[in-house]
Amino acid sequence: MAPIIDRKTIDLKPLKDANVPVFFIVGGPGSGKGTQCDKIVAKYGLTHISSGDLLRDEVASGSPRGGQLTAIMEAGQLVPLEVVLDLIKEAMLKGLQKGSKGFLIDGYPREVAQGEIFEKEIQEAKLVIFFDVVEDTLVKRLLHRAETSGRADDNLETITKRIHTFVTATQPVVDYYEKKGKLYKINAEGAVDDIFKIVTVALDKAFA
Ligand SMILES: Nc1ncnc2c1ncn2[C@@H]1O[C@H](COP(=O)(O)OP(=O)(O)O)[C@@H](O)[C@H]1O
Ligand SMILES: Nc1ncnc2c1ncn2[C@H]1C[C@H](O)[C@@H](COP(=O)(O)OP(=O)(O)O)O1
Ligand SMILES: [Mg+2]
Repeated sequence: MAPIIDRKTIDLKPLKDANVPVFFIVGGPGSGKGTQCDKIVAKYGLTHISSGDLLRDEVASGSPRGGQLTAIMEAGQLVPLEVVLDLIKEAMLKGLQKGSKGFLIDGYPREVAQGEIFEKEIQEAKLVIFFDVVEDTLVKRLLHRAETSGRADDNLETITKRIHTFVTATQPVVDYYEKKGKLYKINAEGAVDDIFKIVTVALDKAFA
């Protein structure tokens, strides 16, 4: 079997030189990260990079690595950090070539080590936006999304595992950035547009 970690040398100089703002978007599965990112893109023109979408594209490509990723994602676990980071670097470089003014990194970091390596190898995040939603709401939203998403991980068994992964691996990310004074925590139980209003307060301040 081909190794899952097949690292390429990626020249990050253009990214470092551009030094455009990076926002990490975190929250449990179903917390509304993708929904809010779409609205942010429409209003602020930032480039949306979803780690989950990048991984699903890799799976859809039919590569040997994609096959290994499917098994990990269907088990609700995190894929190896290097795989995600390389995909994100490539997507950021592509975005920059298209004139990106900044990046929304959605679904990353999902563990503290991911945040540390990103900030060491690429650049520091300007702000970390955290969508806070209780587990019951996450499950309800994801079961609803399952009706149309076609996602292999939108089923009750995998949802339960993903929430467990969030609590054990990603909640420490939230605490880590809170201690650094970089966290913007939003209660994301309400209506999409009401949540977005709060998002705009954070982003307007970041760009002021
Ligand atoms: N504020 C909200 N209220 C109700 N449903 C929402 C809200 N935000 C998102 N959803 C729905 O919940 C599901 C998960 O949202 P999504 O944006 O895909 O979350 P994530 O990317 O964090 O997993 C989707 O079906 C979406 O339409
Ligand atoms: N940063 C990351 N590190 C490791 N695995 C990741 C990852 N981002 C996504 N994955 C894997 C594990 C996730 O359960 C799966 C789906 O991610 P996602 O699309 O971001 O989910 P959601 O938007 O529902 O929160 O992909
Ligand atoms: Mg998403």
